[in-house]
Amino acid sequence: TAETPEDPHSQPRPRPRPPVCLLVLGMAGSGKTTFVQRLTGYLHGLGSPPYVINLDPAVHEVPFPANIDIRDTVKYKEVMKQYGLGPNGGIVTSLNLFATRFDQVMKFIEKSQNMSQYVLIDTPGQIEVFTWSASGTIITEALASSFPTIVIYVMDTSRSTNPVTFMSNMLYACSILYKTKLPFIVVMNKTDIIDHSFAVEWMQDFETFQDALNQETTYVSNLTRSMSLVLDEFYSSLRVVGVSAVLGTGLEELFVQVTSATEEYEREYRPEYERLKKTLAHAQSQHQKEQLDRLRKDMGPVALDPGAATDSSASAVMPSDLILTRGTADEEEEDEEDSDTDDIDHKVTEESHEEPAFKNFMQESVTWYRNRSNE
Ligand SMILES: Nc1nc2c(ncn2[C@@H]2O[C@H](COP(=O)(O)OP(=O)(O)OP(=O)(O)O)[C@@H](O)[C@H]2O)c(=O)[nH]1
Repeated sequence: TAETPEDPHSQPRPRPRPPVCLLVLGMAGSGKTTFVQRLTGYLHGLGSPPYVINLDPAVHEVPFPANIDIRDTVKYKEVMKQYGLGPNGGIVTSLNLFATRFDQVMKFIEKSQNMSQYVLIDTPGQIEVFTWSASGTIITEALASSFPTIVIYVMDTSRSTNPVTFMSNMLYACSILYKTKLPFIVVMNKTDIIDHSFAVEWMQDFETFQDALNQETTYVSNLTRSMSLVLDEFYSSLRVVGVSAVLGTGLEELFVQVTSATEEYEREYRPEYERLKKTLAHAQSQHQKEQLDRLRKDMGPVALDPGAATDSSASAVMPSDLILTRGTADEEEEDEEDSDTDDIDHKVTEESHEEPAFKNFMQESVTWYRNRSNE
């Protein structure tokens, strides 16, 4: 579309840049949702409203205006009922179903990029649902291969005053850093209850942490002593910010760190993702037909459109307009009023549903990457 010429008398407006995705992870109760809510308000206050995505299917209430809410697409209680799952299985399966349509979310984010400088993503309460699942990986990689993406690890400072608990939390943070391979910021939340300076001191001064550990006599502390040596390197390059999501303090400092992490993404991660994208597209186009044949054999007549599946350049199942957005300027997509569970084929088992769904996602991704690289 043609761009309107800029009014020479108006304030110079910064060129639209790709939005920075802030992927908010953290243990249950660490304050992720409150943090996203606070961040949303803060950015609105700066005249830079973020694009907000809720990926927690089990949350009762989303206290911020979400542009995309997984609950509009998949009702996790319905998923539990249909597949005979418990709450955790229901949440995992809901996220899996959603991940199969994440290409649509990517399109919405792309459309939003002239309006929003930041995309905030709230994740399920149970951290492992996202960090140790295929869907979490798919979503993270989809985001990180297109936009600067930063992991924000929210931790409850008030529950980390014990050195062994603190160490466990840091080990978890470290494992996520190595798993996502993305720029990383630790947000020490709830600083209205206790200032995070004790934790910063433990991270900067090995002796202080050892002193704290000396109060502990369990065998765990011996392990922690050894582990703290290992973590020293992790700490040395770690970005840490103390925040109170309830009071809204620490957010200026957070955005200083976000800017630095974005630069790190552009410098170190983007070239790697570009390379991976090319390798992935190449490898997948070679194996696609073979994989589809095998999948069709496994799945029998379920879910795949037999005509479309043989054409490696077309997607087996075209994405429906399933992902509903809220409060955006997008026209047609928003008008859809599909049922929340339209994407669930109730006749098939959970496993048989997921497999073709992921297959479709991968296939659509390849087509999408290919189209992009041809642009
Ligand atoms: N004092 C204090 N409490 C907070 C802060 N941030 C969150 N909380 C409280 O911590 C509890 C958990 O907050 P949530 O935002 O629901 O945490 P969550 O990580 O999204 O939890 P899940 O719903 O399990 O994903 C709530 O009672 C919040 O009010 C904070 O900065 N200070």
